[in-house]
Amino acid sequence: AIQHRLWPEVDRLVKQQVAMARMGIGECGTGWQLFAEDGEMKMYRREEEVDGMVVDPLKAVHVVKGITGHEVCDYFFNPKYRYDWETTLEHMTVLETISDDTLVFLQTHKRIWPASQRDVVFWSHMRKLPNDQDRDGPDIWTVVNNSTESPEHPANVGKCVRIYLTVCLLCQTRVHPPKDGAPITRNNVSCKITYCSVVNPGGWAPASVLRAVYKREYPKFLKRFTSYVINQTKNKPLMF
Ligand SMILES: O=S(=O)(CCO)c1ccc(-c2ccc(C3CCCC3)c([C@@H]3C[C@@H]3c3ccccn3)c2)cc1
Repeated sequence: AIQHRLWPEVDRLVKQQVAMARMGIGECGTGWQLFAEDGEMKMYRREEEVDGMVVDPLKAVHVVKGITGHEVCDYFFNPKYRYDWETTLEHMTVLETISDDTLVFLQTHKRIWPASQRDVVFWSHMRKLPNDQDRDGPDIWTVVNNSTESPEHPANVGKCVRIYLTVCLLCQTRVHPPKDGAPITRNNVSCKITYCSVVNPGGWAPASVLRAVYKREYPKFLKRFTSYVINQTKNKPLMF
């Protein structure tokens, strides 16, 4: 395949982020606190500050019945669905289509009082990975989003403070074949979703406000996104 200008960085980040996402919370170092739980969804964060700014890493694990990892990643990656599930999004533009699995986005997010409005420029890459633990199991799918520069959209020029993020959505499909050898339906599949994110707010914002925003928005985001995928796929054929 022809390599594009971001390929070396994309390949390095994907390998690094997938390795971390696959580690159990116990192996990810110390200091992870479970801060939200809802059924199968467990959300952990670590309290971390860089230059006095809250950058709390987040790791969420969720198991959702009836959808596959390919479907979850497709609805997360594809810009045409984003306004449907990303509630804090004010505006989104695809700045560059580098390849069919690598896009560069500019997003502005709704202002969260009293912090000033934020924007972000990031590349987004979707990839299928071989399931090296279970050779004949379904493939693993991932989307990695990582902040990048855009000469046409320099940081902190307009009203928005530029944030910096690294996000990894890792999806492992599980098939529970029916006893009687019947064809696989949505009742026989589930998806283990691991969502890791580190968001640097870019400019100062009160730690208490940011932590309250993270605590409120992340559980809402993951539940809303997964419900959206369940609804969009329920009458469609399975996509592995
Ligand atoms: O997974 S993605 O790549 C999906 C593509 O959209 C992504 C996720 C989250 C963000 C994001 C951007 C800004 C902010 C804050 C920071 C200071 C003021 C605004 C937040 C805070 C964490 C809270 C938040 C969490 C989840 C969803 C939305 N809001 C998050 C951006 C992209």
